[in-house]
Amino acid sequence: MIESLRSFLDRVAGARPTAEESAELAATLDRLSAGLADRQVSERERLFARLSVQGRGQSLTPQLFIDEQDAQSVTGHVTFRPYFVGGNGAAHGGTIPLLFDEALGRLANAGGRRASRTAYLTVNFRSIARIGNRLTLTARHVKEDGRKRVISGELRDGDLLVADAEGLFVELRPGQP
Ligand SMILES: CCCCCCCCCCCCCC(=O)SCCNC(=O)CCNC(=O)[C@H](O)C(C)(C)COP(=O)(O)OP(=O)(O)OC[C@H]1O[C@@H](n2cnc3c(N)ncnc32)[C@H](O)[C@@H]1OP(=O)(O)O
Repeated sequence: MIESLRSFLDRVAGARPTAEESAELAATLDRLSAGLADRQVSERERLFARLSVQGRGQSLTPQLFIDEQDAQSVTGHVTFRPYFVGGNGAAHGGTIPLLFDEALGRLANAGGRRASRTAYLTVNFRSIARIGNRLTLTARHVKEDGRKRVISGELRDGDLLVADAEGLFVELRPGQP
């Protein structure tokens, strides 16, 4: 279902329907929304954004496929699909921090560590992330100091550095929201 949603968003991003077709699509979407109105549940019970599913089972972030992961590092790949276009065939600038937050955040919490939250995330944009290209993401633990975990990451298109990032993740205290 989520993959169908992603495909639909890609098609919407790439299409130019007529006014009549747009109205017809809007009516279909409204009908689908109404069908889920009495199926609303708590966050824990939802299918959307489940950690156990590749790509987290949601359509918000670019889908990251993990190739290798241990407690210290992670390697994965990602393809920015048409929905994520910012302009001129490049991914929207905001989608790259989104991807890093997801990847670095996962690593910060991997290896049996207690849950942490992003305190800061610094991203350097080195070259455009081309829509449709398969990019490689790597991330690693840089240092740990008490509750503070520093994680760095890189996104590459072949040998070309697309972006790099550093994040501070602070371990939550018991009961901290
Ligand atoms: C929650 C996770 C669920 C698991 C899912 C996993 C996969 C999910 C994948 C997706 C993942 C997505 C993840 C997301 O997107 S998480 C969503 C985005 N992030 C947030 O919403 C976080 C909002 N902020 C907070 O909740 C608090 O500020 C936190 C918890 C971060 C710290 O507040 P807390 O009251 O707890 O701690 P403290 O203030 O005593 O600070 C402690 C230490 O840290 C240092 N410090 C703090 N901030 C900064 C800073 N900006 N620069 C430099 N240093 C900073 C501070 O100086 C101190 O150092 P020291 O004096 O001790 O040396």
